[in-house]
Amino acid sequence: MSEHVIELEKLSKVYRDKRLKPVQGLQELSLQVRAGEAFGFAGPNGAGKSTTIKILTGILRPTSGHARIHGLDTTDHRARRKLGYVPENPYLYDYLTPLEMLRMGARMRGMKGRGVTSHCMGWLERFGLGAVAKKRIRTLSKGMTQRVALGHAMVGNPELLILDEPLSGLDPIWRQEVVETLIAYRNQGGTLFFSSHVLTDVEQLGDRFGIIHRGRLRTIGSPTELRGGSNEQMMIVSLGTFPVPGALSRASGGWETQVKADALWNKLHELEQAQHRILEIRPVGLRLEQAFMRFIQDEDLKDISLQKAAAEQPR
Ligand SMILES: Nc1ncnc2c1ncn2[C@@H]1O[C@H](COP(=O)(O)OP(=O)(O)OP(=O)(O)O)[C@@H](O)[C@H]1O
Repeated sequence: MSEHVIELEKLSKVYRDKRLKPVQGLQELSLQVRAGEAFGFAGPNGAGKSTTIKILTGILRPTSGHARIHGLDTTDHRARRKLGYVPENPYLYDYLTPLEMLRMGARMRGMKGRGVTSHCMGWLERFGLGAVAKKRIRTLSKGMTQRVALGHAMVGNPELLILDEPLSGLDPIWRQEVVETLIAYRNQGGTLFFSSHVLTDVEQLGDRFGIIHRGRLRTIGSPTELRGGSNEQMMIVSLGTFPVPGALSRASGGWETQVKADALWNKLHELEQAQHRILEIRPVGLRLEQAFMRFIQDEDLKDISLQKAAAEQPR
């Protein structure tokens, strides 16, 4: 059995447009996701995120390369046995109620007996749907329908959750609630693979992010690595009578000391020796979203210069 829950190996997908001209959806994409990891797949519109997810969930076949879940090719239905999946625009049987939908999900996962209804109600209440559990899905708002789809994916206790833009359609309060539910799922040992083109909400959720652009994987790293690794700067705010080297006094009182992340502990020790009281420690500078935008722009420039170089080649 493979130690990786997800393995993508040189995965490529070529679509055909209306005139049957090839459209490259994915190009030789390779990555692995370990058990218990939360992996975020980030990229702008049309980057290839949904294509990857559709191949992983067996909806599409790759043109070449392999996608495996627990070592099984995703064209094999057994690969999806312990999988929970929410597509970007979930289609639910809208004449059913949320409770019926979740009971169906639980039964599909082999759950039986009296406990099933209360298990399903537990998930509906967790997603704020207790009061509408017996209303038809067609009468619910978009955000509520999205939460029913999440409940449907969670109710079967999946070992792997694949979510395409899980927070789209949710208001800020529910975005935070869903992020917390997903963090709890990961902390209990679940593996998570999710896509997003907006990183602000999911920054706290991913252990690693892969950045995809125009069908090619451009980089993979932890949020800290993508923000600039050990060059990340930290700000320490402290109160004390005597300054320490590098500390600037603040108009509102106390001191601000900016250090590289890898020098943080030494500086804290220095401040402690100088009898400072630490009020706050926070990262300074780039958020993941900004790092991502800068990365995509740099890659665009690289793509443009490669295209120019190719065009200038003598034929
Ligand atoms: N059925 C299809 N036929 C032709 N081209 C397609 C098809 N599906 C996707 N594509 C193309 O493949 C590329 C990748 O699309 P994909 O939907 O995977 O991107 P995405 O990253 O999920 O984008 P979004 O964030 O907008 O959902 C795009 O150029 C898209 O136009």
